[in-house]
Amino acid sequence: MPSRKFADGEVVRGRWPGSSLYYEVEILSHDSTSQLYTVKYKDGTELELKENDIKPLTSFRQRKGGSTSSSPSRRRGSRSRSRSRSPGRPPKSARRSASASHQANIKEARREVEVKLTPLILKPFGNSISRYNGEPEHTERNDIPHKNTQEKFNLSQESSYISTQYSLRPRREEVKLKEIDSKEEKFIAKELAVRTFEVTPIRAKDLEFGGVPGVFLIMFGLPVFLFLLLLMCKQKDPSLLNFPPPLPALYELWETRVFGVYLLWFLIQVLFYLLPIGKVVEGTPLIDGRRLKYRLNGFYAFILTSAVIGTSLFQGVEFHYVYSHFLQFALGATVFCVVLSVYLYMRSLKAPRNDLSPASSGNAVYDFFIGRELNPRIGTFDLKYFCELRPGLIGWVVINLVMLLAEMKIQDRAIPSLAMILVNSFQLLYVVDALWNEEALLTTMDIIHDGFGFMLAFGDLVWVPFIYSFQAFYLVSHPNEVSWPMASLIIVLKLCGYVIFRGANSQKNAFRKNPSDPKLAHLKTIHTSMGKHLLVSGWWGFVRHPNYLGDLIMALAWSLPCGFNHILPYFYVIYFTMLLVHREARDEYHCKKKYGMAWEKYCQRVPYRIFPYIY
Ligand SMILES: NC(=O)C1=CN([C@@H]2O[C@H](COP(=O)(O)OP(=O)(O)OC[C@H]3O[C@@H](n4cnc5c(N)ncnc54)[C@H](OP(=O)(O)O)[C@@H]3O)[C@@H](O)[C@H]2O)C=CC1
Ligand SMILES: CC(C)=CCC[C@@H](C)[C@H]1CC=C2C3=C(CC[C@@]21C)[C@@]1(C)CC[C@H](O)C(C)(C)[C@@H]1CC3
Repeated sequence: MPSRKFADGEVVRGRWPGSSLYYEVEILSHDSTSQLYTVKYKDGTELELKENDIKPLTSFRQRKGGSTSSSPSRRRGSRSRSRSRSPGRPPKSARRSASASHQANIKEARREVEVKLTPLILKPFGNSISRYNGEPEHTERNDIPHKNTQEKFNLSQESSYISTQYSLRPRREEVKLKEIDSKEEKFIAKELAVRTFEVTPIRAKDLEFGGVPGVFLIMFGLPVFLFLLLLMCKQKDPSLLNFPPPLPALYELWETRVFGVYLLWFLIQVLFYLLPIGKVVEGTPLIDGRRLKYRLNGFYAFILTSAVIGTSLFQGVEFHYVYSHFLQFALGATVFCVVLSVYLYMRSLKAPRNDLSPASSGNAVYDFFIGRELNPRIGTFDLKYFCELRPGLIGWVVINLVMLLAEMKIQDRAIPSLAMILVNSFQLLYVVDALWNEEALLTTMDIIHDGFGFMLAFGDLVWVPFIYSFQAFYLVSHPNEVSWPMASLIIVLKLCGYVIFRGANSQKNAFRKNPSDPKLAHLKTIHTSMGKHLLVSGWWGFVRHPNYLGDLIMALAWSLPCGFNHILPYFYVIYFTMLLVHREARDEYHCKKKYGMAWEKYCQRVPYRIFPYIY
């Protein structure tokens, strides 16, 4: 077994990727297979480094003392030292006075290379997830980052010297700087992207959703909870104080015919997805710089589905079958999702490393849940992208329609209740909006960060259609008369929520697509050392997740038509608040990692996360 040179907990110097600078790091662990050390920099950044990129502290002390090291950085250092009148070079006395370790290091860097900084420009829509960034250059600019802007390396600021987004080079090479810049930026971007991805597997303490026990509980708990909720809702008095009805035996719930109908539905959606209609767009850059292509035809799929449903209704197809076998459909979808998740996990074992999701951890249970592969595809068929918007989301609207028809049948109504109309039209607007703005999905956490595993498969294919249609399901057996004034208030609430949700999402998407869009010129931004900017005015200056706020207001408007007799129809609002608060925390964690100080500055400027003056 190969031996390791450095022990856990040892404080050494680690080379910062892409540069010849060494910083004080602590050894956290060592992987004997890959022969990589996980190290922690003083700012908290964790990376994996090769043994060659790590030096004992003593070797630096020696060098400072004037030993003749033959390391490349040292050689460069000697050359730059010869230019004694360099303005960037500190006086000798200052150099000698350095005592704190990183100060010494800064001075070392000053002696070694007199550097120029070139902000690394990343394409808009960059999704390179786990890159660390330090201090923003400056704030409140409305322009896109300037290419080739050269700045003096300000070594007095602790965080600036570790910014990965700057390329460091000796001054003597200044002549060809511009030429080199573009090549080097591309190279470093790629290098860093690959390196940081390769080098930052999530360690046990970083696992989200409560780690392995948490995801285990979610995977078993959610399906059970789903059936309990549906059974409770079917009761005459769906009070929480009533004992939940016992779960029926599996054989009572399983119906092969139902499963067949479900498969047929799924295949029809696959067919619509494959139709060569609609624009093809590129997704955000992947870790290796590739951009996947996506066809935007979700809205067409919705129109075609509506035509199929309309024709079937006209032909007398009995849609009540879906209502009377609702639990069986839910079980069919759950079984399908489990099979799909197993398939996804198995195929991910053969996936190249670059195709793995940054959320994956190496733990089988956790990865089965969060998804190992980021964008599993069969040819050009993108499984995650397809499942996120098609069978479940469009299925939700169809189920709502089924509930509307069931209400009319069961309650013997000539027309649906106002409450049912409100719920149906609100949620129809939400789904149509998602399909109309399909491209925006490409920048969501689900597509960029999370893999495709049980979580999204279950969320997309079971949770969305069978839980998000809960209000309509509730109204079938628990009618609620809504007065027109009350309906008007609810409509106003829904519209307020929608304006915030759509306004925020569109503003961010437009900005990420084209940061110099003249329509956004009035907005203030913070520049980050990633090269990207963060909006600090407009919707994104109101709270840090205005889109979540809008979504939650809409969720409340979907529940209000069910009245106040029971808490059950408000389950969606409660669950959704928990989901978005947790999601916000996850996003915050990733943004902090990505944008470092710039993100902290943004948090100071916009202190509330979702609810103004509350949270
Ligand atoms: N109905 C449902 O069940 C669910 C709905 N949703 C909805 O999906 C939508 C997308 O949500 P989600 O993917 O979680 O997150 P967001 O769309 O809010 O995206 C978060 C990302 O936006 C960027 N960002 C954050 N702050 C700023 C800023 N100030 N200026 C510019 N860019 C910023 C960052 O990425 P970067 O800088 O890299 O671009 C960040 O990672 C939301 O509307 C949400 O409500 C979400 C989950 C469930
Ligand atoms: C633990 C558990 C139950 C997880 C499942 C979460 C999923 C239900 C949600 C995760 C992100 C989602 C999004 C939408 C639906 C719900 C899930 C899948 C979304 C498609 C709804 C419509 C929006 O306009 C949207 C496209 C922005 C949104 C994207 C995220």
